[in-house]
Amino acid sequence: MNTPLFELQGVHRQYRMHRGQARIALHGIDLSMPADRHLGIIGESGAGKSTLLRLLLALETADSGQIWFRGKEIAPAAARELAWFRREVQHVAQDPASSLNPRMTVADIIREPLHCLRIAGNHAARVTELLTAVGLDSGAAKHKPAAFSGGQRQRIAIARALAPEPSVLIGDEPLSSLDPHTKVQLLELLDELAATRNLRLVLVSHDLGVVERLCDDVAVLAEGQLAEFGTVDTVFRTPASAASRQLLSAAPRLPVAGS
Ligand SMILES: Nc1ncnc2c1ncn2[C@@H]1O[C@H](COP(=O)(O)OP(=O)(O)OP(=O)(O)O)[C@@H](O)[C@H]1O
Repeated sequence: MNTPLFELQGVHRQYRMHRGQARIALHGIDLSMPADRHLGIIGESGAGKSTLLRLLLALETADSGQIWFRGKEIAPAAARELAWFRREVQHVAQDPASSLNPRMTVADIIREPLHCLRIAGNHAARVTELLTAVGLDSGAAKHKPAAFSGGQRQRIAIARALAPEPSVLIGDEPLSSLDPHTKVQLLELLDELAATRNLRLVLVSHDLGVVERLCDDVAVLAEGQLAEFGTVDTVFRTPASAASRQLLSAAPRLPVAGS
């Protein structure tokens, strides 16, 4: 059997609140994500989705349990020790207005991970190639984020994430700040990039249409636990958990291209 993309065993994460109280964000998560499939993560607000993504990105440590990426255990560590992982797994945040530094040019933004990860090569050529890949003119390189629309800024954020040639793109609601028309365009772009660059997507989305269109499997979180995991087809058509049924009945599916 193929080594899973991510594998989690007994992952527990809690946050300290005032007066020593603890808030449990994730409780005993066991999950094995097949290496060749795109994963959607859904759940009600507060279910633990963003916490799970921060753990998958090795930005936080689980209080107990273990996480492996392609068979290698990951945990936050010195930047140098995690450089291999940062090259492989990149992140696209929800809101490019806050994730892109307004003082940097687009070229510097896209080059930043190449510098941080000490990736050699012709960075200027790479910036041009990436801008073209995300549907922007190469002239965008010299401008700052304020010169662009929300959809264009999210394209810049995707170009930055692609710079180290990752094999996995992790997105926390990467399309939710966009209007419906732009959302469909970016959804198609992600679909195309995943296919042409052999990328696996791991996406948190409240929009089940996005998960239906882009993902093969879906993990349903409820109150910090894994309520259900299965193919999108099975979970969306015949949900086995109360949490899945509730999400599916509460969320009208947005019309998305190809669905
Ligand atoms: N840094 C933090 N400090 C304290 N509590 C936190 C922190 N991050 C998350 N939590 C709590 O952990 C639980 C899970 O939060 P998380 O943000 O992972 O949920 P979510 O499913 O992503 O929610 P949403 O859809 O609203 O973004 C919530 O009760 C939240 O209040």
